[in-house]
Amino acid sequence: MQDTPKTPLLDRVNTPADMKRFSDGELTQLAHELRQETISAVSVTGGHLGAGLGVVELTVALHAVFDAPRDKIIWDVSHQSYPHKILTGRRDRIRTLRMKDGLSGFTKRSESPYDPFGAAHSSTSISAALGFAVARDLGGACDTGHGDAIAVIGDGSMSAGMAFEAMNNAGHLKKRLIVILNDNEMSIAPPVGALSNYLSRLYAEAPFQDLKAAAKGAIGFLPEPFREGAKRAKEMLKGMAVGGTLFEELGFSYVGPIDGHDMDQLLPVLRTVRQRATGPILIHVMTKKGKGYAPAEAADDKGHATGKFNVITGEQKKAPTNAPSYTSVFSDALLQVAADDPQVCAVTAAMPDGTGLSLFAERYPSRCFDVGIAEQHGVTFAAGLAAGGMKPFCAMYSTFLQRGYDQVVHDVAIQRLPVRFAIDRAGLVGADGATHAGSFDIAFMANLPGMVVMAAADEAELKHMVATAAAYDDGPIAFRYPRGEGTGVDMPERGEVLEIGKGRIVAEGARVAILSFGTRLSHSIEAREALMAKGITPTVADARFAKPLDEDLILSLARDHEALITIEEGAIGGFGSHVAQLLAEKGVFDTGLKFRSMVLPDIFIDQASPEDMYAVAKLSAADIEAKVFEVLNVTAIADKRA
Ligand SMILES: Cc1ncc(C[n+]2csc(CCOP(=O)(O)OP(=O)(O)O)c2C)c(N)n1
Ligand SMILES: CC(=O)[C@@H](O)[C@H](O)COP(=O)(O)O
Ligand SMILES: [Mg+2]
Repeated sequence: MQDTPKTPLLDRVNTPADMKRFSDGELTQLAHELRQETISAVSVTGGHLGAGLGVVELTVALHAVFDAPRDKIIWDVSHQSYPHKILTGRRDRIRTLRMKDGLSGFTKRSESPYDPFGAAHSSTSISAALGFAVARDLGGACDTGHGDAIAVIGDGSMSAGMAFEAMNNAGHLKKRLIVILNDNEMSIAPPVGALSNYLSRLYAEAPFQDLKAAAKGAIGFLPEPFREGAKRAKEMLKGMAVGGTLFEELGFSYVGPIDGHDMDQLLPVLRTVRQRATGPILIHVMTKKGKGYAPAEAADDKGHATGKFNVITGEQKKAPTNAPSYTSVFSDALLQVAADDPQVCAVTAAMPDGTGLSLFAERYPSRCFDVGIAEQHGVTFAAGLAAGGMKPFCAMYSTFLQRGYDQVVHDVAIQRLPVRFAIDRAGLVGADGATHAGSFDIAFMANLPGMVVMAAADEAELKHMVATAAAYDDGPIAFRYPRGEGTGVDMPERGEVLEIGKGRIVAEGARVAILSFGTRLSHSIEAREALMAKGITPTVADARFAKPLDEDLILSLARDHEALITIEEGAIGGFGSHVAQLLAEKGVFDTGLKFRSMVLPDIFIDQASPEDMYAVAKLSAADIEAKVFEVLNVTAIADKRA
């Protein structure tokens, strides 16, 4: 048990109203205590540490100056919102972060009136804040009233097209809107791209920016301590032609860069902006991810996400592993196919470590592309690579691929371009909850004409699927695999190229067949073993493909069994629906086959351990067993034998 920090000022704050009378000195002390409390809480829960530590002063300053929940503070991604949660009535539950029935790791409208907008995918905050600003001006009815709309967005998230779409619109509408660019020169990995270089230049050339701000009239936004210098600068600039920042060109006033850890800069700038802003304004704040906690500051990812840890040593508690992770198997398998084929290349959207592409980037730097948080571009870029004769693997989490869906349809599928989609984090992911669940990819990929869709049942199958995708040039192909470790099967030296559209029987049985698509196969086998002890021996098969379906396998299972059950870690409308469609078309139901399809329920499942989430989804081995009894209508026999 680790000591909780002493926090005398923080103890007096239940909501932001409690800090309104604090002096600036006390606010600085409050920030210090808030940082210690954040570290202490995350040491117990694990989670997103570095981003929150970087915005501690900004969080205190925003809540001191603005009047939430009337003023809407919208955190982009919202992985940095733990300090905000502590200040807004949730401190008593902060050590339940990301746990079942606990606080979400992200902002959530249903959790608090201080969370005006939910997030977890990036780059949505400016659009949402602009919506609030327009609703305010049009007299929209809002439970918490209407005040300022403030988007806090990181430099990584600013690289996404959506952020620029929002700024383009905001610059045109000219509504009072405050955007705070939290520039810590980090995404999850160091940020990439021209925008990142541009921001670094603004930062590196800070004195020049002061001159420019003065020249453009932004002097009115600068508080007294800065104003004198700026006035002198303005004098110096007379007669000089000075271009605006990118943000000014988009119609925003620009203030900054300022030191986001210095309350003596943050408070006066925010107060002045609050008093004076009339249209859209961007405040450029420089911060340090992981600030104030040495192990986070020293880490490569600046403490982006961490397991539970010892506060003194920074040592993280790691669960023992029994098998390689799916991500690492994908990574190794891709290296193998790339060694044989110089046209194999890879695309990630700001997730080089998460997708396992960092090793590929090290080995083949000229063939690996981190496009930044830009899934839409990443997909179309991969389409272009494919059209140009390369063999791109577009490695994305299922949940983030959602953002590039039109590009999957319009740029890849319609043109039948051989982009290989490596869909990681498919299925329920645990602590990140509903926003990160990979629930929909089977449905949204398998409904596209010409798309081949595979799911790996275990890590050896994943290796085969990477080899299959590398060898397949006739059109787009996707393979999905979950977060976490494999099942511990023996690994083949090399992946084998699978026959497209062919599944496999794993265990022969009678009366009922369980046809699994993906990693529920091991649970199906577990259920089979339990059922055998009760007198029922199901056939278990691994479909491997949701598209094209193995029609021969499915129809023979239907013919040879009284009942057929499909199972998948995906939402309704996926593999089971395609099987049902086939059976209906072939008239199989007309002759009395009993059919059930086990899919994720039609709800968004809150964060919990993956096992708990699958229990909610009723996709555990025990649920499969129960489904077999139900479909065979043999509960009485089961009860007698049990
Ligand atoms: C659309 C989307 N793609 C990828 C991610 C994964 N992701 C979460 S945080 C993050 C980095 C964000 O960087 P930045 O906005 O600079 O915030 P920081 O962590 O540096 O505070 C990424 C890539 C995401 N949440 N949403
Ligand atoms: C906030 C965010 O989107 C990422 O940090 C995400 O939480 C990473 O998930 P993994 O831990 O599965 O890589
Ligand atoms: Mg950043």
